This record gives sequence, C-alpha cells and structure tokens, in this order.
Amino acid sequence: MTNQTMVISDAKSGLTMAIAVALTESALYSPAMPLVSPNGYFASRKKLLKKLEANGNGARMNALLDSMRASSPTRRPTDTEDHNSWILHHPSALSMFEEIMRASQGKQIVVFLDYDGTLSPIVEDPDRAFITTEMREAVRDVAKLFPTAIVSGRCRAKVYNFVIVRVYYAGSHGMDIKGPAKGHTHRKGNQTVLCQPAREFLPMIDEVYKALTEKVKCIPGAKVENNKFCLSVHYRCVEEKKWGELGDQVRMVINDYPQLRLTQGRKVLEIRPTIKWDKGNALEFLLEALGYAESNDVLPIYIGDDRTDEDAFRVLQERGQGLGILVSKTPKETNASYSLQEPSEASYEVPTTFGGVEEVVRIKALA
Ligand SMILES: O=P(O)(O)OC[C@H]1O[C@H](O[C@H]2O[C@H](CO)[C@@H](O)[C@H](O)[C@H]2O)[C@H](O)[C@@H](O)[C@@H]1O
Repeated sequence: MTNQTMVISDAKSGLTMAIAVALTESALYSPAMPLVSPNGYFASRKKLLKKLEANGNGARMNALLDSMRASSPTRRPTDTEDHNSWILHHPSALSMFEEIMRASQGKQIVVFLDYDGTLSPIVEDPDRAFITTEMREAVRDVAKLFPTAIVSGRCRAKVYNFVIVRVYYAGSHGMDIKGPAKGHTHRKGNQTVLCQPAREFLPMIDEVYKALTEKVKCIPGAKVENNKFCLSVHYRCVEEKKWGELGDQVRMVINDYPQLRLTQGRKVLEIRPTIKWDKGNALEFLLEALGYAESNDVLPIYIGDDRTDEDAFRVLQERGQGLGILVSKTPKETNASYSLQEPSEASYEVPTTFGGVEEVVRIKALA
C-alpha cells in the first residue's frame, strides 16, 4: 500500500497551506464513480440514474444492478486521450500550487477532508480502514494551522476513533456535526455544538438496520454498517453474481420506507433520510459556525474521492469560493476544480507525467 501525504508550504510569505491526502493502491481495484463506456462515460451513469428514478419496481431493480456494476468495472486502463482531456479541466492540485497560493493570499484557509479513500485506504473490511500514523500526523499539522473538519459517511464516533485528532467531525454524510460554538472557533475555546438534522429518523434507521441485517445474512460477504443516521450495505466482498439478489433485498426493505432513499458509493449501497442535508450542507454549517458564512476572506478547501463529496464541491462552485479537490486516478464527472492521484500506479491508469508535470509522492514542508 502506498500512501501519499502532501503538506505544501510557501515559506517566503510565511503562509503555509497544508493538505493531507492518502491515496492507496487498494483504491485501484475500486475506482469510485468510474466511467465505464469507452466514449460517453459521463453519460452512462446519468442514464442509469435516470432509469432508476423514472421506472417502476422491476426496472428499478435492474437499474440498481446496472448501476452497481457500472460503479465497479473490471480493472483496465483509462484511455490516455480521455484522461488528458479530463486533466485539462481538473488539473493536479500539485501542478497548480502557485495558483492555489495566490488564491489563498490574505484569506483564512479552512480545510475539509473526507475519510475513506482520502485519508485512509480503501480496504475490504470497513472496520479496518485505519489511517496511517503519518497521515494522522499530517492531519494534526494541518489542524494546528487551519480550522479543519473531517466530513464522512461513517458515524461520527467511528471516524473519530480512527483519526483521534482534535478537529471538527461531521459524520453520517454531514447529518451529525460536532462543530464550534459561537466565539469558540479555531483555538479560541473548546465549547462545541451539535447539529443533527436527522434526529427524528434514529428509530427508523435502527429498525431498517435490523431488517437489512436479517435480509442480507444469507448473502456471503454482504455487510450492513450502522452509521447512526444512515446505513451502508457493503458488497465489496460479495460475488458479482449475487449483487442482483443483494440489490433486490435492499430495495425490498427500503420500499416500505418512503422517507428513506438509496444512494451509492464505492461498492456500497447507502440508505439515508430523504431530508435535504448532505456534505455540502455540513460544509456550509461549519463555515457559518466558524464565522465565515458571509466572508469574502475565506478559502475553504475540500478534498474527497466519492460521489457524496460532490455535494460539497458543488457548494464551493456555487459560492464561487474555495477549492474542490477530487482524489481520483480515473476521469470522472465532478464539481471539483482540481484533482490528485497516486503516481506510482501510472502504468495502470495514467501516464507518469501529463502536462509536463511530475507528481510528487511525498512533499512535507512546514513554514
Ligand atoms: O464519506 P467517507 O468517509 O468516504 O465514507 C464513505 C463510506 O466509506 C466506507 O466504505 C468505503 O470504505 C471501506 C473501507 O475502505 C470499503 O470497504 C467500502 O467498500 C467503501 O465503500 C464506510 O464503511 C461507509 O460506511 C461510508 O459510508
């Protein structure tokens, strides 16, 4: 497993921007939101999702299976031309270092980090997605310099137990935030506030957790994870021929709960309340709690790898403020402006250099 840790520093101005990113070998065999069709890869996923929403139950189940397959293609190299054209629009955050530094001049950087696939490697057992000591140190360094939050699909307590660094945490895809109380922002106090907009769904989520656990127990490798305000049904370790059955079982349970919706991540089906609250709302909530809701002098930086992180990238885009950085080796439809990838796997997905830029495995520089 290869991790990439990056802490970028502009020693001249004394301004240090630190970004920690873990990119792992294991992410390779499960590219998030991969683009499967040789040419119109962005179109294929949209079509599938449309099909899923528009049709009745039978078609929905087929569409769900199609979508599960589409998000887990077999390993194969991305077309270089496709990749080059994508990278033009989503340049490497490392290659754009100077530009990022200019954008941060005179601004308060606030760092938002996704957990799985960003700070920790993608592994088969979700309970063993440990952060490395190096990465933990990098997060700690970042947090010393800037207000920092970890925004995860996992339940807040679980992600805290992995990271154990004093930052703000938003679990359950942003539906469980422990942020700063007014006047207690970065280094000014310890008082925190909780934001749990899906509180009323707790009993329902528990009920569905039990029902799903019961339903999928006959499918070898399937695992239901209780993320407190949402649930994950993992199929990374399920034989592909059983995916359809798993999707059907999940859909059958969810059909009885119109207040819950089904979304997808990296070889995971996610069940969450239909309320309009996602990682984008969490980002906005935390900016507000930190006192930067209306500020022009803030530069939020959000780093993430998954579909749920797109909600946060979109908020940054809509605010016309901040930087979204997508961690991905493969071209994907994204609202992020920049990308990061692991260079050592170049032989699989991308050339070692593109645009004349050499990726750096590890840069660690402090002000
Ligand atoms: O928002 P995130 O912090 O990225 O959390 C999203 C989901 O991450 C975890 O699942 C993913 O990582 C697992 C460990 O590497 C992997 O086994 C699984 O296939 C991935 O989907 C977590 O277990 C989920 O609950 C989160 O929703």
